[in-house]
Amino acid sequence: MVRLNPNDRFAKHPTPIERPPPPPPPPGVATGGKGSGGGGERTPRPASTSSSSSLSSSSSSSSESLTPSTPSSFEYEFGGPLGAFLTMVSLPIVTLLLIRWAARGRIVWEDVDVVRLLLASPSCPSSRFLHFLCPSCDDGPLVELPRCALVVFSWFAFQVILERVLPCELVEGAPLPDRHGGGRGGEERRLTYRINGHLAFWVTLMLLDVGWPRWIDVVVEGGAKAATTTTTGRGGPWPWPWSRRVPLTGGGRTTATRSVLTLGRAPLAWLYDHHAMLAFVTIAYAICLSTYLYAKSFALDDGDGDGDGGEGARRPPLLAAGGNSGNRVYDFFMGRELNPRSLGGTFDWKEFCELRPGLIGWAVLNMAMLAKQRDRLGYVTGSMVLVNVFQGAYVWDALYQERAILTTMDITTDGFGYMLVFGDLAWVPFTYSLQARYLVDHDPLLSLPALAGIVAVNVAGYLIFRGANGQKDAFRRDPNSVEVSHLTYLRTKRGTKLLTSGWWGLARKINYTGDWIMGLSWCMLCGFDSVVPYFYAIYFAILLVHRSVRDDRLCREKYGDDWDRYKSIVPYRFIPGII
Ligand SMILES: NC(=O)C1=CN([C@@H]2O[C@H](COP(=O)(O)OP(=O)(O)OC[C@H]3O[C@@H](n4cnc5c(N)ncnc54)[C@H](OP(=O)(O)O)[C@@H]3O)[C@@H](O)[C@H]2O)C=CC1
Ligand SMILES: CC(C)=CCC[C@@H](C)[C@H]1CC=C2C3=C(CC[C@@]21C)[C@@]1(C)CC[C@H](O)C(C)(C)[C@@H]1CC3
Repeated sequence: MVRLNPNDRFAKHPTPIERPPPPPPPPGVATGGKGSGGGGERTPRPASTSSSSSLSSSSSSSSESLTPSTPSSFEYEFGGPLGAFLTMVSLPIVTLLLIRWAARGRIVWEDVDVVRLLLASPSCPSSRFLHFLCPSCDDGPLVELPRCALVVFSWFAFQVILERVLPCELVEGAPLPDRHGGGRGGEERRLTYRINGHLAFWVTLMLLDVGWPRWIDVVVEGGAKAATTTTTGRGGPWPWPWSRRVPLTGGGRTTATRSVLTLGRAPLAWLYDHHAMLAFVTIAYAICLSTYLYAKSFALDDGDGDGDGGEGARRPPLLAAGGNSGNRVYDFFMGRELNPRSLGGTFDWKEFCELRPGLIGWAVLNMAMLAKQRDRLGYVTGSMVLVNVFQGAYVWDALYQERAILTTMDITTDGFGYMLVFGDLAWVPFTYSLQARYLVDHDPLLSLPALAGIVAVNVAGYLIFRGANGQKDAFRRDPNSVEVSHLTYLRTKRGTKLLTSGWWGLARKINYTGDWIMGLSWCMLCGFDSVVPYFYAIYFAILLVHRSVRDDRLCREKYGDDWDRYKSIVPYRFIPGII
């Protein structure tokens, strides 16, 4: 394991470019071996005067609001406590309904009635509701529910184990925003992250494709051995305790059998059969995790933002400015603690959840839909292959660029509350995989020219998305590098530069435009018979517009008048010359 300075040529861009290189890590701290993690170390630095003004420019991001005391005035987002409450209640329902409607291929309003049953008795769902979740479950929903709970738990635990044991790079994130509120003597501090998501992605795929364990009964007859088909009963090839062994018979007499553990392809189609029920239990876990994190945000640690409860004086943890209103519902939704951590401060809940279980889970669900379609039809359609390739590439890209996430709004600014926990763990895998779910039963069998056109749309979207994000990454890393040295920029009073040509000269959020175009191409693979697969394009447009407004506000706070100047140079937000 190596510790990377994000300023070096391999790192993406967690460190603003104008900072001096960090001091070398103290001996023994940098390696962070297995388990010891190193992810919780902080690197104290002298405060940078160039950025200090930006951290105290608004009431909602002031240093005071990073302490647990309730701020006197608070700027609510998302419609305040009522909006937060309604969003919390409605999003799980929308998730379950969307899965149901993708399975049916259209919106069926009567399904809303069944969801009312859940609201009537959320802690003990009725059997009618459980049937709604899993109409074709083999063993009845009351057996399948704990089974799904175990599968989701195992998936999460498996991803945690990979994060812990795989080799990683240790990369520092952006400076913590607590220099005045909680920092030690005005020092600038950063958290260290274990970056090994890309490896975890490939290990997971390998396991599912060739490394899935299952028992094969080998028949031993007259000294000869012959492998039979697996005989693990209705649990099928699942190596779980509920699998049943069935004695083999051959030629009228019972033969001796010996169980052998083999490796093969995971029975992914099982995920299709239990899609809604898996979503249901994931939502339940997301609620539990949000509750734990909310409670944890009141516990004292050493107040240095790494959540390790470590060596310093016992103080409240570093809180997110936007999740510290004093209203419990709102704060639960937004997330109080900025960087909740466990395992001695080495395990970062937010970074982990944002990229691992949900995002990789999305790719795996897509593969499950492909497997199911192959089982059903005996072949796989062009749309199904393309949706797997496009979305798989999107997930891969996110994990390959893992350290780029360290400077996103989610990591640097937002707390880790219900919104992100639910979004990361349940919303992303189960609603982003709806196109593949839809295609299993409602594939429009698009013509080759139609598929080629959609490939072109996806490639165009990807080139814009990757081009713009890559250009900004390269520029933030080293503005003199050959890739970006020809670009013009605006030097701000804060010290950082803003690109005014290349992709970023076309529109201020051109990366969002590319991302949305890609998303549209995924929906188009489902044809035009139903609006259900287009849910993603509609939702994503709303999310990106809202996010661009939030980022615009944050940049106005960071850059002041310079941001207005930048906006006059690059007047368009999404589409050059239009919006
Ligand atoms: N699939 C999904 O569900 C989602 C995908 N995304 C994707 O994630 C990606 C990252 O999104 P996000 O983090 O929101 O936003 P951006 O990548 O656009 O980052 C915004 C930040 O970039 C910097 N910046 C803005 N303009 C310039 C410029 N002209 N030159 C240099 N730096 C500039 C500013 O920070 P500073 O100056 O401090 O560096 C600003 O705060 C996007 O491509 C988005 O589409 C996002 C949300 C959900
Ligand atoms: C409706 C609801 C619950 C919204 C919560 C929002 C989250 C779903 C999204 C907020 C930011 C996200 C990002 C990604 C996924 C969706 C969420 C979690 C992301 C990981 C997707 C892949 C990209 O390449 C990305 C890494 C840039 C991106 C980061 C932001």
